[in-house]
Amino acid sequence: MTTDVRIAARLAEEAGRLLLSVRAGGCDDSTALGRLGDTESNTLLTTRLAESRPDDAVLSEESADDPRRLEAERVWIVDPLDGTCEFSTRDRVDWAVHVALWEAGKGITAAAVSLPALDVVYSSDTAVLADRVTEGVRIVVSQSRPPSFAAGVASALGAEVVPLGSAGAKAMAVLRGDVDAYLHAGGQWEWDSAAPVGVALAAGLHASRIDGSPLRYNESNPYLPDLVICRPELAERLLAAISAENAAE
Ligand SMILES: Nc1ncnc2c1ncn2[C@@H]1O[C@H](COP(=O)(O)O)[C@@H](OP(=O)(O)O)[C@H]1O
Ligand SMILES: [Mg+2]
Repeated sequence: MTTDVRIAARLAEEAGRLLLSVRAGGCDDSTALGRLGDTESNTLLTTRLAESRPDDAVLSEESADDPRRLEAERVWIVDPLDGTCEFSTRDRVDWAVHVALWEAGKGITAAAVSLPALDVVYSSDTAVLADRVTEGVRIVVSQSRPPSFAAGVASALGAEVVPLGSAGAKAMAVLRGDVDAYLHAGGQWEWDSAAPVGVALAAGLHASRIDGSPLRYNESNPYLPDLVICRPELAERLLAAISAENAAE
């Protein structure tokens, strides 16, 4: 395991533990609980990165965007709490911490996703694509904002649509073989997908924009509105079905 991956995994785990304690502390106001989780986890991640990688830039959902990252060779792209809504909902386990390293000319070179409520950390050096555990194709989508074409794509593939919170939780569900694909469109940011995509690609999954083009990170505008992560053998059929649905819409 490289030192960068080890740092990513350790920080994702440490922030996850902090979030579990914030959650256990209790708070009747779910919006305030989510905000506290976002802030505390972001402080931990940015402090630790400044200590262990002082020369690197950071792009975080919860920090002001520092334009110096556009000149940097190494940028950590972090989402301190992905699935804030689910984190704030009692007994939900579909929320995550994302830590990824982007390097100029290389893309995402180290990544970790922790699912603290499930006590698991996935990293780009150790993640392994599991065998499928279900019959038939299953496509996981956002519970609150599923793509408009999800039902049409599912119908074309004879697939089942499964709603779940958090981009990290959904991507790791594909890795675990619980589902076959994660489909998203209509809005998202680089921090939502950088670490999940880094882990997914390292494990041999397909990950791209919904038009099949590569996902690019550390762009001046970090808006990255759509993606598909799926088992490699499904990619061609899934991208063709998305394209057909979009043409028909
Ligand atoms: N239409 C949209 N516009 C912007 N962000 C979106 C979005 N749909 C989903 N996301 C973000 O993607 C992440 C996963 O969403 P979902 O659980 O709905 O699949 C969430 O990140 P955060 O929880 O970090 O804000 C959510 O805010
Ligand atoms: Mg997010």
